[in-house]
Amino acid sequence: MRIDVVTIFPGYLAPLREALLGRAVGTGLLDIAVHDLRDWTHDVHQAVDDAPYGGGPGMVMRPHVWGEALDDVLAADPRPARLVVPTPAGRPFTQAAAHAYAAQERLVFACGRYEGIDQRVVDHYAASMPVDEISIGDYVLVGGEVAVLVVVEAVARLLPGVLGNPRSAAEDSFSDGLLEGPAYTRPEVWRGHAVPEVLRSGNHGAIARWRRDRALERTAERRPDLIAALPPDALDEADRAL
Ligand SMILES: COc1ccc(Cn2ccc3ccc(-c4cc(N)[nH]n4)cc32)cc1
Repeated sequence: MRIDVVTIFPGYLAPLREALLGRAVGTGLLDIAVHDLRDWTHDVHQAVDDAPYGGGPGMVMRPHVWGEALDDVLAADPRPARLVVPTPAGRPFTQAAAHAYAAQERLVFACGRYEGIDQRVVDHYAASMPVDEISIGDYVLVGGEVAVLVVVEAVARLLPGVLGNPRSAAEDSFSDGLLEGPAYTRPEVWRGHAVPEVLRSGNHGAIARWRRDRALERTAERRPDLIAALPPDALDEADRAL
């Protein structure tokens, strides 16, 4: 998969070169290119923003710089691409979206700043390619770069060969619609807190049941919306007895 990121703060994307993602890039599983939007400005001030039409606070990113940048970035590789634009007003980015993105040959991320990017940029490219305006949560960031780090990590870990243990991605939180239950490792007792007995019993049936019960309890307590969204046949008799 090829990933391009266009931003006025390329340094914000440095973490993509670290650890798991850095290794994925190094081994050729992932090809990441970060581009400085100001490389496509022509004025001495390298201006990328201007006052909003209709008034209002802050500044809006000008369409012509983005158009020149995205035209060049898209033309640099023949693979079909999806343009992803983080915004507080976007559709929620979910694990399902991460799986859909992991199947893409190429993702191009447009990182806005200020009050966002002139809407005509999204409208223009949406006429010729898939464009997603996405939100990573109901809180307001200062720009799109952190959202891109979140999305790229969530997507890259799903790519074959990126995670050391492929079972992890298959058994994620949300993979069965529930939150992950509690996890434990050595020592058996830590500051007076013991590991639940069942996990040391060797009884795999009881362990699976205990883990499912804890996941159901945690989900019902913290994310009742996920319980309500489960398909009718998702909960068996034992689940309902909980
Ligand atoms: C109109 O209200 C605002 C509009 C933009 C901004 C700052 N900003 C500029 C570009 C950009 C891209 C993504 C995000 C973002 C995404 C999520 N989930 N939260 N915040 C924020 C962004 C603040 C407020």
